[in-house]
Amino acid sequence: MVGEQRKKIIIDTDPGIDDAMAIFVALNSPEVDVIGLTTIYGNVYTTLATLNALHLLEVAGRTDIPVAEGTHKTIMNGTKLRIADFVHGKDGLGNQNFPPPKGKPIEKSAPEFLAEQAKLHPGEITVVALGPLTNIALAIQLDPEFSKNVGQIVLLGGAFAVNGNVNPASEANVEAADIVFTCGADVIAVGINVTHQVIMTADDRDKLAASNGKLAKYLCKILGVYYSYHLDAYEIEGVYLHDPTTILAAFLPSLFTYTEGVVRVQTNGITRGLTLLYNNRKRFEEVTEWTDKPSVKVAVTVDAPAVLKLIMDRLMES
Ligand SMILES: O=c1[nH]cnc2c1ncn2[C@@H]1O[C@H](CO)[C@@H](O)[C@H]1O
Repeated sequence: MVGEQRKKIIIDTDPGIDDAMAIFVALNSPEVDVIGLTTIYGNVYTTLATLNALHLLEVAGRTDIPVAEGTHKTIMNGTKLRIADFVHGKDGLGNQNFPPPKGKPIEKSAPEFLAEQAKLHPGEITVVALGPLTNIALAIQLDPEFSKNVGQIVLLGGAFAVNGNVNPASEANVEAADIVFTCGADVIAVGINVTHQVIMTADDRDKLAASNGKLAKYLCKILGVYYSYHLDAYEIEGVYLHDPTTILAAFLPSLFTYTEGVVRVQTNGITRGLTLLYNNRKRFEEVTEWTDKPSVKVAVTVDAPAVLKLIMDRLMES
């Protein structure tokens, strides 16, 4: 596939073991051209997310791709962050303590880079957001044209009609999500109701390890912590492929089915973080918080065997 036909994507990421897998899948997919990584706290603090993003690009031999560092604070300027190092290890990459990367992030911040690239290539950039959505919300606030300029935002976020993974209400990425869901851009949300269907088993990991794929072998080194966490928290002998599944939605959307509607996010109280889709089936008498807000697409089903096979194949070809 020649350069021009590839979809330009920017991955907003908090690497993260499944983030590493998603980045590698994207780098090995002829359908897309990864034009930048932006970093955010979530699985690790933002500073470490930036180091890990640079490290992963060095592992993949793609130091030509710029990394823009994101915010260190929540959208409400909070500094008390919830960091999921218990899922990914203290270093975010399976406690391997890799040497620090040689590369440096670019001068521009993540929201500046996102707004700049969307303006430079109107309608052409797909932002794939794999972590908390603060950088995307900041880009929306920084540039009122961003929602119009960006081609599509494909985000991993929400737990539509299933329990969250932070608590029964909330999935891990939805802080700042209300701003993104209601910004008017073309948004596709892939929630854990979908990503929990895509499971890489221990056998699949053995296949990766036995392959000649350089990146597949690297991932097998870091996956141990992620498997232990899933055994502990969910009692499954496999791992959920949240981020790699979401990456595929950005360029192979037909692997999923979708519904459409207005999504709002509860921002306080015991159900803080709850994502609620209004399916447009009833005209309410009252004006509600969903009235006159733009609709987004929400993934409902996934062809899980096909998604798993694609992820495996692309990693083993690496
Ligand atoms: O139990 C968890 N708590 C917090 N974050 C998690 C957990 N499991 C996975 N992730 C991370 O959050 C995103 C999916 O919600 C994924 O990016 C995953 O790396």
